[in-house]
Amino acid sequence: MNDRIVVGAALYDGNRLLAARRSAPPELAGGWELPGGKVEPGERCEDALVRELREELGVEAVPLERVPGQWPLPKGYELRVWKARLVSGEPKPLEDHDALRWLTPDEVWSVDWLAADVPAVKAALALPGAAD
Ligand SMILES: Nc1nc2c([nH]c(=O)n2[C@H]2C[C@H](O)[C@@H](COP(=O)(O)OP(=O)(O)OP(=O)(O)O)O2)c(=O)[nH]1
Repeated sequence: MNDRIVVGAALYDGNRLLAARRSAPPELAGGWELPGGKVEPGERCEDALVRELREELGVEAVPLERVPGQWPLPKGYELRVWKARLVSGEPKPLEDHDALRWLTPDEVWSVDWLAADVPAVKAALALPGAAD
């Protein structure tokens, strides 16, 4: 059972990492996160990631390796992150977000990441060849 797992994508375009600003719920609105969402019962994490990126951003992406670690979220959820590659489409904030930014390495810490995402983004950036 993939109970209470949220999957996030460290999606790169060259060396730029995609960050998405939440528009809801009110307590998270304005915070930046790795795009993704909740894994449904019986769903594989990687499949959930592909589905969420399609729904939220309108893009096709493929999960690559898992970023080591897992990070607690409110309400007993846990965040897991995969490095992912954009296959087609230009990301748009279709659902849950009101802004997207491709962050260069110099800009990564210029946005106000949600609390759980700070260690997750650090771990993603620490992967060897993070942006290859
Ligand atoms: N997707 C995502 N959610 C995150 C991150 N960091 C973080 O605190 N969260 C929180 C926000 C939400 O409370 C929860 C994910 O819910 P969601 O609203 O994105 O998931 P979903 O699209 O499946 O939502 P739902 O409408 O089915 O409930 O985890 C992150 O990096 N990515």
